[in-house]
Amino acid sequence: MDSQTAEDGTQPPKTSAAKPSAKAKPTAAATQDHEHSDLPRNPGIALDLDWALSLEANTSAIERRCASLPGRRSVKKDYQAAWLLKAISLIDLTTLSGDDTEARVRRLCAKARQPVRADILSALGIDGITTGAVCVYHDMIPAAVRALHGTHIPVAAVSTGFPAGLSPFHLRVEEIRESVRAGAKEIDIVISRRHVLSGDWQALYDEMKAFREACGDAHVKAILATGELGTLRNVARASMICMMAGADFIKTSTGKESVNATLPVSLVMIRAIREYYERTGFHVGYKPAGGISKAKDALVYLSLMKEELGNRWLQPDLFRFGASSLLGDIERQLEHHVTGAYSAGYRHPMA
Ligand SMILES: O=C[C@H](O)COP(=O)(O)O
Repeated sequence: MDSQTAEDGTQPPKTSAAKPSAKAKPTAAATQDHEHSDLPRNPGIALDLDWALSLEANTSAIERRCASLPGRRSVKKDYQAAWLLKAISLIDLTTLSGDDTEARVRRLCAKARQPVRADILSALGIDGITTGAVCVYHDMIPAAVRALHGTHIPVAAVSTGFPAGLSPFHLRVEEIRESVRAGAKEIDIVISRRHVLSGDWQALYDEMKAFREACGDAHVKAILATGELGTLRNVARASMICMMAGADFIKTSTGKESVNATLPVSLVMIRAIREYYERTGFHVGYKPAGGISKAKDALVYLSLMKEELGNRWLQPDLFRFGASSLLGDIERQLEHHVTGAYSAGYRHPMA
């Protein structure tokens, strides 16, 4: 995805990314939110426009690479269950609806604390698993903080005029500060798509830097809204600019665009993360979000991360799924693994 694109659309991995295999049985309940991360935060670097503008994307090669992913990496039985448990620990369990209530957020938080029914977990020999975070609108932060008291599960808040990001700039900055004061440990900001579409990279960098500063100690995820950026090349460049400006995570989508997380967009963003890491030494996390609702899709994303970035990027401080309904399908698959039968979807109501 830099100027010297390889046959599959980007340069081959230079990191120690191991190939996924059925023998790779991950640790299920690795809780590692950013407060307990052993990695330094990405402080950002000075804007390097030459570098950002050197990024290209070979769309057809990227699509070819992605088309080969689903189905190719299938882990079975106990290994599949272990990977699904790993996926749970990486979910930002999300509710972002106009009709959210405190009662709904409390139920969501109860699910985040105990994402899988006790009998299923006990049959799997696991205890103590939680989701990576709970993600809500600003007004729901206090309810989520109360409901998660006594756990290490952080509250993430969407911010800066989510989902369009078109409210006045000073209000977007103030919204971040308010959410941090209310107890959010992670802030999911939306970038101004127009800065990307008009090629105003300086404005994008300045905006992202201001958002990062307003976050203080809270970690910031930059939502690119990739479905509205026009080209994969824009996705690559916007990813790099946001990392240069100090993003802790880059995230695909709000879940409200007509096209949300896709594998081609993910490949481009993941390879931008790799290039940034190789040049600066700083780790930036990745969060695909929007429309990821099936356990098998989660496995494909994990496989992609492992192949492209290696195992270190499969911990909650460097990878999250933004998802409102993925957990329900994963729990269903785990129940099938344990009992041999599928239960009806309504038996896994929340998430
Ligand atoms: O950031 C998370 C997304 O809004 C969730 O999208 P989803 O409801 O399609 O899973």
